[in-house]
Amino acid sequence: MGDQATPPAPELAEMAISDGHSLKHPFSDRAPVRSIVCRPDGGAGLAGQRVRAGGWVKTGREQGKGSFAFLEVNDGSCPANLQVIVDAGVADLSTLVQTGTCVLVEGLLKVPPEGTKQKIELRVDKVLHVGPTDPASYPIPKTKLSLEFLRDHIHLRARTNTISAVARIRNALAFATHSFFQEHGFLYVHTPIITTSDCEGAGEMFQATTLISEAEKLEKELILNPPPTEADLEAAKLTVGEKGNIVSQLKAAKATKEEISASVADLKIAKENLSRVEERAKLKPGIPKKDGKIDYGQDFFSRQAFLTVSGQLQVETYACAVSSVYTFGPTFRAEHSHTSRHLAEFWMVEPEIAFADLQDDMNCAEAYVKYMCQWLLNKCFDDMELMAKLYDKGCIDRLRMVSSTPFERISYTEAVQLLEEAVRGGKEFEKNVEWGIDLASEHERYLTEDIFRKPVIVYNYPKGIKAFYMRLNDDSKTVAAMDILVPKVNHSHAHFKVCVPFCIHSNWLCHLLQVGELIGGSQREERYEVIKQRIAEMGLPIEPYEWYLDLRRYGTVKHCGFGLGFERMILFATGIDNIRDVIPFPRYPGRADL
Ligand SMILES: NC(=O)C[C@H](N)C(=O)O
Repeated sequence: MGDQATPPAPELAEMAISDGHSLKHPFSDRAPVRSIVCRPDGGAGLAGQRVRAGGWVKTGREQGKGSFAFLEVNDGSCPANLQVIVDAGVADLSTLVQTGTCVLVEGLLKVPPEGTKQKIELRVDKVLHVGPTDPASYPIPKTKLSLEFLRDHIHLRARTNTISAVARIRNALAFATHSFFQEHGFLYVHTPIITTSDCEGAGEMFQATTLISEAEKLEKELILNPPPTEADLEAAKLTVGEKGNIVSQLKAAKATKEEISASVADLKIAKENLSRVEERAKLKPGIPKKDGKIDYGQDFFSRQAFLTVSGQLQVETYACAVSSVYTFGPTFRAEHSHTSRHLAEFWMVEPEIAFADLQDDMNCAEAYVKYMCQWLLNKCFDDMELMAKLYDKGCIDRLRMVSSTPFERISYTEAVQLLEEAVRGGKEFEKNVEWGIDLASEHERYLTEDIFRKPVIVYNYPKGIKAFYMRLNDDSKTVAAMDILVPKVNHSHAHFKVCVPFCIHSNWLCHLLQVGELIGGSQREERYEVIKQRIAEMGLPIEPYEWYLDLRRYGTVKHCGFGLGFERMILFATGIDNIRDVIPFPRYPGRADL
């Protein structure tokens, strides 16, 4: 400012501090906020460095009678904000202080005055960009907003502390997933989204078939097979004329019957050709309509196709060739579930291991879940602290417990016996307990929360409640399937925000996490005759599974695998209640926009 000549621009700091966070973003000329404040010393050691930082204003206020503005700026690189001081004259302070405004600023890092929480702040002398926000209409003000409200502002909700923390946790869990399987020698296989196979045989598939309109069909046809020109039409007419003449001449010359009929046949062909040419000459691209509506024609895939419910069947083809594989992608279920645990589009991690049985499957699943919990403790501790503060006091302890405690393993039959004992002891369940039932959420909770108080793997389920591909056990009644159930209640850490002070029953003081089944898996039926029989028993058509049967016809091998519901893992880790809040763009009945 002022008349003096501007001094040469001071160099921006680029140093990589000992913890590896460089003050220079690799592909942008600003320092991520994380690289400034998320350091063991809170950034204090950076005092005197010149940096450029950008982000969105969380809170801002003018101070010292408008002589400077005080901003908390967040760029989503970490949960912490950067404290920014801008003097009047450097920029229009009234715009800067609005929540939601985007700023790119430059200045010197300084240690703030005694008594402030932050260990470092940025004193700005250059404002390079301001993206203003109208406070009257901005839907994400600084007041605490409910997650439900934010679901109606999906495009802006990543600006909140919670949703950006969830995004980082989700990212970390995805990275942990690849890291775990890659470290253990698994190959990542991309399985298809569009398929004709219903893996679960439950008929919950979304139709993926795109119908081609008559108009599109015509357009395509005209490109491949263009209509005849005027000259083609003339030529076809001439040919008919010529052939007609030849027939008349032959008749006049009293030619043999055979000669005449051969020429008549030629004339017929020429006439048919002419009428085809005339028909094609009439073809024009356009949208044929029936009763004012577009006339849709034939299926794109020439048979019904769907969005996949699981990559399992396809990934098995790779397991039966390259041994240890996993797929990780979106899956779809057209269930009309309005619960906080179901999504129409969710992500699944599905490993598949050849030469391995149910025990190996359980070992892999347990190791994987433990690995993810430890990963979050190591790499996302600050975000987990935020979750503990906002949603679930016990979430960090739960991660510690899961990563260090062996999971309980009980057979389905033992689980039913335990539940029956509980009923005899006076415990009431809404759904009757008897061998053969699908365990309900109340039963699963009782096992994980009241009896074992840790994750429980239940294995060897009755065949009648499980999918056709699961291996039939020697008892011919059960299949080699397993589910990992996780506790939803954290006994050691009551979550007081959701309780009423006068409730004394311990469960009232607990945070209820709606997670349930985190993993479902099985040893696969590798015996050709047995699986064929199972498909028939379950009333499934054999034809769509012929390729799957080939894996058993040619070089069959024992193998197993499981599926982990990725969003359920995030619910379990964070303590967030609703699955719609842990996926960036939730899809559920009535919701597919954005
Ligand atoms: N890969 C798996 O075992 C998961 C199983 N197909 C499911 O969708 O539940």
